Amino acid sequence: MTTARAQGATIWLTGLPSAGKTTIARGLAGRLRTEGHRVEVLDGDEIRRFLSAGLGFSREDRNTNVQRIGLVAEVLARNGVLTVVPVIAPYADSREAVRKRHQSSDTPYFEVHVATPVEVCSDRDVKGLYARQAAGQLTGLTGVDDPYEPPVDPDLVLETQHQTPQQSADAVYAMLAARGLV
Ligand SMILES: Nc1ncnc2c1ncn2[C@@H]1O[C@H](COP(=O)(O)OS(=O)(=O)O)[C@@H](OP(=O)(O)O)[C@H]1O
Ligand SMILES: Nc1ncnc2c1ncn2[C@@H]1O[C@H](COP(=O)(O)OP(=O)(O)O)[C@@H](O)[C@H]1O
Repeated sequence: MTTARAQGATIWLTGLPSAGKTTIARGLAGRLRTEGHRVEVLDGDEIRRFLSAGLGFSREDRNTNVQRIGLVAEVLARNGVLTVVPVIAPYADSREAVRKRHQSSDTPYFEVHVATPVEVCSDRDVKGLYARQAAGQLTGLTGVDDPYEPPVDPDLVLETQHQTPQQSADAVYAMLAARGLV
């Protein structure tokens, strides 16, 4: 006898530091868990402590990081988990490879651009990175002195400077609902 399996998906939240990726991921995941879905959040900082330990922020290292996370996300999503990924993923070709990995196993994949302007991110500066860059203590900060290639055709764009965190998380939820995943 076969058992019906829940439909998984990967929801990748891409955007600048302090754009709101982590906050939205947590809000969305909380709601999904409350509703009984299987959910994982692949937190960028935690991944960098373990799975991607030793990697830095060069283009090559960021691509390696994103491909590793993409592999884990696809495995989880293919096995019925709603997998939320709040990771910058600044390079378009790298994100495209992750999308293709999902396509090849027919696993739903959503790219959400957390499109907060850099000025707003810099004001928020949750981890003090923008201040450190301005003070000359950090170089290669995404969106300031390192590239961020905005998605050309994302599944959803969030302008968080005009939204509460709950509204942003609800917009992602609505996208999943429209696709029959929740
Ligand atoms: N130079 C530089 N540029 C960007 N981000 C930096 C940098 N140095 C450290 N950090 C912190 O590391 C987090 C980014 O890690 P990610 O794994 O999401 O980035 S990436 O996709 O590999 O580019 C990122 O987390 P978030 O702020 O949550 O985006 C930063 O806190
Ligand atoms: N609509 C919104 N969505 C997400 N975060 C928001 C929003 N409006 C304000 N914020 C605030 O912006 C900050 C985003 O920080 P964080 O989620 O850690 O960003 P990131 O993970 O992209 O670096 C938080 O302090 C959050 O409360």
